[in-house]
Amino acid sequence: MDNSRTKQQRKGSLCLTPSSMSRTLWSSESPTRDSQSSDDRKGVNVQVVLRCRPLNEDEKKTRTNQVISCDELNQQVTATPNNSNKLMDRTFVFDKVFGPTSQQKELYDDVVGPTINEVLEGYSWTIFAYGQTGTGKTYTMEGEGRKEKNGQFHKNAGVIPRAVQHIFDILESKKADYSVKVTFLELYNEEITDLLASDEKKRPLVLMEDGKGFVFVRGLEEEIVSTANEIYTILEKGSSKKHTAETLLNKQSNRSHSIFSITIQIKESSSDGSELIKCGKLNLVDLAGSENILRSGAREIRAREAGEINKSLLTLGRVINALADNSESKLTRLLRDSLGGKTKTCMIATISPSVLSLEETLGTLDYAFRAKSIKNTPEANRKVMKSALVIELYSQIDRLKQELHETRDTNGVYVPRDDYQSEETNKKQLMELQELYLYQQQLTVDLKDQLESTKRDLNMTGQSLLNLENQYQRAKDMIEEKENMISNLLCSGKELTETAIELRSDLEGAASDISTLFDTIGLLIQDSIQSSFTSKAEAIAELTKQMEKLKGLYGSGIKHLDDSAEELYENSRLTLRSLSSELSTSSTYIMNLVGNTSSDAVTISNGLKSSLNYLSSTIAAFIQQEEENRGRTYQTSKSISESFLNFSKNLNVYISKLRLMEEDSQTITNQKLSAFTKKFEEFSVGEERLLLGKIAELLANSTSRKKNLIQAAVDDVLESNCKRTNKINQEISDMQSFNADAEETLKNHIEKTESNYVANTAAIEAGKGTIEDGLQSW
Ligand SMILES: Nc1ncnc2c1ncn2[C@@H]1O[C@H](COP(=O)(O)OP(=O)(O)OP(=O)(O)O)[C@@H](O)[C@H]1O
Repeated sequence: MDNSRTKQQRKGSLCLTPSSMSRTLWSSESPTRDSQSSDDRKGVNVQVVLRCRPLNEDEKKTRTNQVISCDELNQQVTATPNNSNKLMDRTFVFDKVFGPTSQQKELYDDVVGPTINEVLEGYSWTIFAYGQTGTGKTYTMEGEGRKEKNGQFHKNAGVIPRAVQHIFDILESKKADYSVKVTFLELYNEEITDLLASDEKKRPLVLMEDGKGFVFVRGLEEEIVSTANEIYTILEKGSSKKHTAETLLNKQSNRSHSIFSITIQIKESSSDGSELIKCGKLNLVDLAGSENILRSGAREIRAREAGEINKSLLTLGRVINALADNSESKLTRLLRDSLGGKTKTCMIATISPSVLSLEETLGTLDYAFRAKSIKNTPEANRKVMKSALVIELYSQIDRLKQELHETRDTNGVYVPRDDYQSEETNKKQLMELQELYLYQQQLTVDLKDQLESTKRDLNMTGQSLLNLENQYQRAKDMIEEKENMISNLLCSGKELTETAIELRSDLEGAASDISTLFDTIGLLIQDSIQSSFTSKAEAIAELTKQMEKLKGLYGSGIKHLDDSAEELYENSRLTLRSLSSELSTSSTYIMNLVGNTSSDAVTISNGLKSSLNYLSSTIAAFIQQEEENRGRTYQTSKSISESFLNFSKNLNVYISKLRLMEEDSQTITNQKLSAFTKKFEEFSVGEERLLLGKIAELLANSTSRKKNLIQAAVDDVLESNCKRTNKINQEISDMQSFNADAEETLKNHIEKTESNYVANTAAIEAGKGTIEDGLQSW
């Protein structure tokens, strides 16, 4: 075929006009024998690929936890529902796994690229994306971004544009005679619409089945694509018509399923000279989100949509499970051939790594994992050119007839009666011919199919019988093995229970021993602390008593001193008074004597006068000195009294400080003891539980831990006691040294007073002596 021709020329040259019927008829052709490999005849499993998207911006902002880890090397995906319990992890193995950092190109090259060659060989491939809303189904299938100016794909371009480009690249390099057609349909609320039809032609399409169970959409427009670049326009045109809505999980969420199909017909000459048409097809399906209604935030109409989506997915799920129940949903019917039919199928399951989507993710993983076991028996569509041409001819007639009916019905075009009648006769004849041909063809095909299917059934029955026998044998072996295991387990379980009971009673005994030990230790500690407190309180009381005694002693000493000073003063006063009276008596006597001896009177009087003057000055000096001594004694006594009062005050402060310290230390000790008791109780409860749940080895560890704890507590109490005792000793020694200082000062004062007293007495004695001398000299 010449690819430079226009679309219309293309339509005409091969008679491969866009028609839904044509696909049905193509499909009804049986494949040529050599086109099917033995693997294909045995059946190939649906390939399941898992893709996990990265966290989106919102999830990154809210620091959402990731619970999915992808092992691309081993093709495993692990869901970790609970970080603390690894036993809850669930691991799934798939044909391929693509983690959050995977690129669009990688996925295409690994998964879709290899299918293109098979499509060009005449096989049908269906690739569908399945997963919760917002997990990247549309991103994977259609992608984002337009093609770059240099012809390169945008890095976010998805499977569809890459597949079309790939197909054209191969066809161009082979210089093949080909035609590429695409259809794009949407299934919304169980209603099929053509996403490529113009708005005026837009109406719900009917899903039909031909006599052999092949499904086709009547009236679906096929767009002929001559260059890969056209695909962007087609995609944009179709995508813009899709039913989308904003949900909590995706701003532009597809509420519908969409199927983008590419049909490639390649004309080839076979070895016997006849011409062959290879007709391959690639269906790219983007399913609606599989999430539940409430999570997606869907309300009212959205809820109804979600119900419909789930109905489709539910029935699809049933197909996957039972490969039956194929009449309920249009989606199921559309995909029937892809799930257990003649089409090769690949499922791309998309998931989110977020903890918030965990439930849906696990659902998707389960569903995808189950899909792995579905088997297809692919067949290539290769037809002999002649029959192909005839079929196309009939399909064209069919299309023309349909168009004619539609034109008459809708636009009312006038056709002359004769023309109409002859057209009708022609049509009738053609119909008859067509029916005859189809009937014969049908017969042959049916017979061939029957033969093939009987052979297949026979093979399969034989195989299933063998499998069943093997399974039976395996099941028997397994049952025996399990019975042995169970009896072994029962025996060891019994032994374990006995050991556990023994251990438990041991542990209980040990626990009660430990608690008795702790009680005893607690009592001992309390007793020792109590007795130490009592002895200290007694010591303090004794100390206080002694201090009081000392105080009394010092008081009486001072009083005694004061009394002696007073007595001294009184004695001095009395001495002076007697001295004065003696003096006045002497004076009188002298005056009398003077009167008698008048002659000597003047001389004696003068001598006496001078003696008297001397005596009175001596007495005055003595009195002054005595007064000074008395003042000094008074000052000394006063300072002694003051310092003793200060000492007494300080002593009282020290005593009250000591009392406070004792009380504080008692409170701290009490608090420590109660904290220790509480801690110990909590620890014991926890430990007891732990110990009861574990075995004897743990008991030994626990006991040693408890011993250490007790030791630490005892050490702690002893240490704090020791510290307190040291402190008290320090205070007592400070007090003793202060007391010694005070004693020293007092001693000095007494000595000083004594020396003063001695000096005073000596001075008095000297004064007395002088007076006596004076008197004697008289
Ligand atoms: N693998 C990925 N790498 C980067 N971004 C991704 C990936 N998968 C999805 N996204 C982003 O996540 C958002 C949602 O993706 P998308 O619309 O394809 O989800 P969906 O599964 O089709 O949702 P719905 O079912 O609601 O239509 C988009 O903004 C898309 O760009």
